[in-house]
Amino acid sequence: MTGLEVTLQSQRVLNGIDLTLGAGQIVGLLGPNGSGKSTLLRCLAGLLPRQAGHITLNGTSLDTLPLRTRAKQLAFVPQHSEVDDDLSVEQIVRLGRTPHRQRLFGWNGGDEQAVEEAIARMKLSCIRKRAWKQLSGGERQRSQIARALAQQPKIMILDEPTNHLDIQYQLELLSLIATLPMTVVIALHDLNLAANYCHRLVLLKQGKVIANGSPETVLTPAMIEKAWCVKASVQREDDTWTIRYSKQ
Ligand SMILES: Nc1ncnc2c1ncn2[C@@H]1O[C@H](COP(=O)(O)OP(=O)(O)OP(=O)(O)O)[C@@H](O)[C@H]1O
Repeated sequence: MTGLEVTLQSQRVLNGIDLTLGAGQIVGLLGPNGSGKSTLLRCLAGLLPRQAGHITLNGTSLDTLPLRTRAKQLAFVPQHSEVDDDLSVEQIVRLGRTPHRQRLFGWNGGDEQAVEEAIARMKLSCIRKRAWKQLSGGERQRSQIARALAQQPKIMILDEPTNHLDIQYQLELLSLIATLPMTVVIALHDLNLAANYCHRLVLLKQGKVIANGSPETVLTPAMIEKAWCVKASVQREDDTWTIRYSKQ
């Protein structure tokens, strides 16, 4: 992604974004509210027009990729998903197979396996028949992540996927992501999760990248104060990061 610029309703929301995603890496996207994280992820998913800049996937421009090819490569889980209220969890997860299915061929064993694995991984078996309208916030989030897993993309784009998840599911999700054979770009507000699970962090402020690198180079007390105006201490012990904030 080079020279990305996005203006929404006359407001410049992203400015001069240059990013390269390393294959297989977990890249955490950080920044205060309104810094442009969701906008950047939606651009990367090809869902938002940009005023300038190029996004390429393995050397091919995102704009020239046929939609089906793009959908095989990229899965996006937005912050808020709109779903037909009557769809069941299982039906939502099955939607992830749409780009892989051929018009003349039915549902095959590979589709079934991908769906079953995704349901099992997100621990949805007990509620697989339940309708979207009957799900809690966390169950909805896990269903959408399972749909993205069933898609078996090369790049998974997750916009604050830990919203609504209790602490057990947050840790399980990040641990699961660490095992996935794909590139993951994930917007997070929890700096401890970001430091402990991401290979690389990109810090946005007012639509610009102000830091980009390993957790140790991005999550310094000085950088945390610059981005969020909060004083913090950062410790690393036995490969575990702990970030604590001072009371305001
Ligand atoms: N459709 C829109 N029209 C106009 N402005 C928008 C639109 N969508 C987002 N913005 C503005 O763009 C800026 C970036 O928004 P974005 O949602 O990308 O931030 P974010 O970093 O994801 O925030 P948060 O942490 O609160 O989710 C904000 O100032 C927001 O008000």
